Amino acid sequence: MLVIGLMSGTSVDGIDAALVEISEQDEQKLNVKVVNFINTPYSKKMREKILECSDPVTGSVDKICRLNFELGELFAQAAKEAVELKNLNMQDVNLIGSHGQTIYHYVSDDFISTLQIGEASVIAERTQVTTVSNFRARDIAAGGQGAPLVPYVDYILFKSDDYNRVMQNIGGIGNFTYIPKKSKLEDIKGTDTGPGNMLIDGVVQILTNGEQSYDKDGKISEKGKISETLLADLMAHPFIKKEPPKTTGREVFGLKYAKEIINKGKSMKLDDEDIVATVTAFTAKSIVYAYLRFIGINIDQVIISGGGSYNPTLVSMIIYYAKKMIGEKVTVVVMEELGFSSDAKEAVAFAVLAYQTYKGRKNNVPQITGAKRFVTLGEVAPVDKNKNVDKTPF
Ligand SMILES: Nc1ncnc2c1ncn2[C@@H]1O[C@H](COP(=O)(O)OP(=O)(O)OP(=O)(O)O)[C@@H](O)[C@H]1O
Ligand SMILES: CC(=O)N[C@H]1[C@@H]2OC[C@@H](O2)[C@@H](O)[C@@H]1O[C@H](C)C(=O)O
Repeated sequence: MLVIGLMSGTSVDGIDAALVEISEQDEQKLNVKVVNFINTPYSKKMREKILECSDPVTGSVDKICRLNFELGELFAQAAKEAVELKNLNMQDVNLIGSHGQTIYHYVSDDFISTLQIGEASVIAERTQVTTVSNFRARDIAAGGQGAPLVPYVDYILFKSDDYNRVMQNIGGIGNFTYIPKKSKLEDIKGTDTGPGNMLIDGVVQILTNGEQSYDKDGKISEKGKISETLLADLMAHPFIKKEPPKTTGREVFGLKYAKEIINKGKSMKLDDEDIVATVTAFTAKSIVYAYLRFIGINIDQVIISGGGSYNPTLVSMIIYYAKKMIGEKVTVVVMEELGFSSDAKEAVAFAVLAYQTYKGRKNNVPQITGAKRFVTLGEVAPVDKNKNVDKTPF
């Protein structure tokens, strides 16, 4: 069955669309072949609009209301391009899974809510393909934090008989899935680890007055020297100390925190490169620290995906901390080394989650999100056509 996964992450850099062919042996043994993957960057104006709507000070109901429909159009466009560039027809596609754009993720001790926008009805109408969206809400309704959701897919795609694996995604936020060898779904662990690229992007953006939006190929951090004093201060952040289930986002590691770090760095007379290097080290160390605390040292392999895998300074710092804190035996590789695109993983994941929803299966991982039970995630914008839907439960 042909499924499209659509993802736009917390980095707000653009829309990822993956066209995948899914077949199955059983519920937990899926064969997933990536037919096409495209990334459509947001225009500068669209990125600004999304960031404006994500900030309680600058966002407003009218702007968010409009943006929900505008993003629906952009997601539909991305889905169409992923199909047309392969000379296929939208009619050949059975299903779309759309994560949407996270605008706000609110987690406090007494209330949890989250908002992903990009109207699924618009996607279904423009593409004439049944579209599953709003995956996180059901997990929250069942007592969870609605994230991370990719661990379910990591388990299905990357479980191994031979290795205790950590699947580490480094998008705007970092998050891992730990899959012990020969494990059951109930045995896996996972959590958000803290900042992924978000803080690096934030400090680079501020220090270059908006000329650069990220530390391309880690060139800035490569030149800097890590301040151990500032690093220790950053590692004392309350999110890093917290026990899982825990999730985070731009609300905690956004531009406001990046500005605070720069001010601290400047007061310590650090150069710009040193500040970027220290924030990169914070990202790497908080990731490995989460393994040590929440998994222990029984790890053979760490497989890195997401945009952070393209930052060699960040990856080499993760290797350094992993060897030091977990042990010399651990190998750290980037996803591409397994023949799988680092960029495509999350979009593929939402295609797989939508597929399982379409089959009426439960697809959250309660011990990771904190939900009280297994549930079927998502809401469906159905398309009334018989030509390509085999026994749809909707
Ligand atoms: N060549 C590169 N050098 C350094 N960093 C890079 C490079 N390419 C991508 N990145 C980083 O990756 C980020 C985008 O990552 P990705 O697309 O995985 O995030 P996302 O999907 O928005 O996040 P999330 O997983 O949090 O939802 C960019 O903002 C940038 O910081
Ligand atoms: C609320 C939200 O959008 N959370 C994202 C974010 O980006 C990474 C991390 O924080 C993860 O928890 C989640 O996304 C991935 C796709 C997930 O649910 O697994």
